[in-house]
Amino acid sequence: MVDMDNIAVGIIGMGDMGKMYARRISAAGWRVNACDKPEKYEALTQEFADNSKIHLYADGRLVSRSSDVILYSVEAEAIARIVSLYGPSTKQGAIVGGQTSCKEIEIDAFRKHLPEDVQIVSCHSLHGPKIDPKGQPLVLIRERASDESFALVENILSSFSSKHVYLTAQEHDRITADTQAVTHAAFLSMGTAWHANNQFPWEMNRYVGGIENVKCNIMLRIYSNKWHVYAGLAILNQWAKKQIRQYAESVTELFKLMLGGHREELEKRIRTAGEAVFGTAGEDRELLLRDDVLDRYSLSNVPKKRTRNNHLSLLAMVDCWWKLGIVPYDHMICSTPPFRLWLGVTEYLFRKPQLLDEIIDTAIEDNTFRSDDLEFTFAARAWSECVSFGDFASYKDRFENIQEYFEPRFPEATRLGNEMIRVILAKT
Ligand SMILES: NC(=O)C1=CN([C@@H]2O[C@H](COP(=O)(O)OP(=O)(O)OC[C@H]3O[C@@H](n4cnc5c(N)ncnc54)[C@H](OP(=O)(O)O)[C@@H]3O)[C@@H](O)[C@H]2O)C=CC1
Ligand SMILES: O=C(O)C(=O)Cc1ccc(O)cc1
Repeated sequence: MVDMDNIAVGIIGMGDMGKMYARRISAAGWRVNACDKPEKYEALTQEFADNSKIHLYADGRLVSRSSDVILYSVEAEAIARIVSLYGPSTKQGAIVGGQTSCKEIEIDAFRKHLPEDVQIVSCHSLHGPKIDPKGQPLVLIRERASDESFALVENILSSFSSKHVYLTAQEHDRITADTQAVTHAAFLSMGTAWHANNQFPWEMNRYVGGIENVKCNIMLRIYSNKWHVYAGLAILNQWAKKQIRQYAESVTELFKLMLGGHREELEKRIRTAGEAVFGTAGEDRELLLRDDVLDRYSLSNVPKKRTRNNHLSLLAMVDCWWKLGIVPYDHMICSTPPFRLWLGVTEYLFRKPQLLDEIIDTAIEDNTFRSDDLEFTFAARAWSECVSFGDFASYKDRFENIQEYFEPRFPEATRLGNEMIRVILAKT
C-alpha cells in the first residue's frame, strides 16, 4: 500500500502539458511540487493559489531535491540542457521521467546527467493538453526501475484513466515517426499551401464536404499548438526525417503523373499502394468514419455542394506508407487523435471504389485544384528540407507565420475538432 501523503510528484515545466498533469495528478490526491522558469514563479503561485495540493517552487533544483517522482515537461530541444541543470540535484532513490515526444534523446539525457541511484521511468501522453486523457494512449517506458517503483509511477499516472502502452524508447520513437511525424508533415503542408494562395479553405466552394472538414479542422488544430512540439518530434527523432522525405517524394511523384496525364501509371501506383495498405488487412473491418460523421463538423457557411478533388495529400499518404512498408493499423494502440482521423479519411477514400475511381478521373482530367496542389507540393518539400537540415529557427519562423494567419479560427476549430475526435474515438 503506497502512502500517498508521503509521496511528492515533481513537475518541471508548467506549460500546457505540465499544468494538465499537475491538475489531474493533484486531483487524484497526490502532492505536486511544480516549477517553471524562475520568472514565472509569482504568476504560477497566483494561478494555483486555490489548489492546496500543488506547491510551486522557484526552480527545478528545488523540485528535484524535494520530490520522489519527477517529470520533466519541457521543450524536447532543451531537455538535455535542462536535465543537466537539475538532474544532479535529484533526491536520492527518486524516479525520474519526462513528457517529451522524443524518447531516445530524453533517456540519453537522463542516463548522462542523473545520479546512478536514481531510477528512470518515462511517459508520453499521445494527445494534446485540451483533450480528455481518458482512454487515450499513454506510453510508459521502464528504463531502469524496480517493480515497486514502476508500480508507483503507474499508480500516479492512473490519475488520467488513459490506456497504458508499454514500449522501449526506440520502439516509441519508431512508431511516432511512422504516425505523428508524417501526419504532421501533411497538415503543415496543407496550411502552408492555403496560406501561400491566401485562402481560408472553409470559405471556398471547392473545400466543402466530409473529407475537407477533417483536413481543415486538423490543420487548424496543429497550427494552434506550439511550434516546438512538432519541431522537436520531427527534427530530434532519428527516423522521422526519412518518413517525411518519403511523404514529400510521394507528393511530388504523384503530382507529376497527374500533370503529365499519365493515367495508367498513376492508377497502377495508387491501386498498388491501396492494396498494400488496405487490401486484406482492411477488408472485413468496419470503416472508421461514416459520411454523416464526416459531414457534421464543418467550419463552413458556404453551400454544401461537394467539388470533386483529387486528394493529392491523401493519395500521397498511402503511397508513402506503402513505400515505407508501414501498416498504419498496427500502430493504433499508440496513435494520436489526428493520426486516427487521418487514417480514417484515407481508409474512407480507398475503400469506396466509386470515390477512388472519381479521384483518379479528377486527377487526370480536372484542373480545378492544380494551383493548390502546386503549392502543396512545394510546401511538402520545404517542410521536409527544413526537418532534414535540423533547422529549428526556420521551422519556428515558417510555423508561426502561418499560425498567425489562421489564428482567428482556432477556438472554433478546437471545439469542433474535440467533438469530432470524441465521436470517432467512441468507435475506435
Ligand atoms: N502540447 C502537446 O500537444 C504535447 C506536448 N508534448 C511534449 O510535452 C512537452 C511540453 O509541451 P507543452 O506543455 O505543450 O509545451 P510548453 O511550451 O507549453 O511547456 C514547456 C514549459 O517548460 C518551460 N521551461 C523551459 N525551460 C525550463 C526550465 N529550465 N525550468 C522549468 N521550466 C522550463 C517553458 O518555458 P518557456 O516557454 O519560457 O520556454 C514552458 O513553460 C514537450 O516536450 C512536448 O513535445 C507531449 C504530448 C503532447
Ligand atoms: O492535437 C493532438 O491531439 C495531438 O496529437 C498533439 C500531440 C502533439 C505531440 C505529441 O507528442 C502528442 C500529441
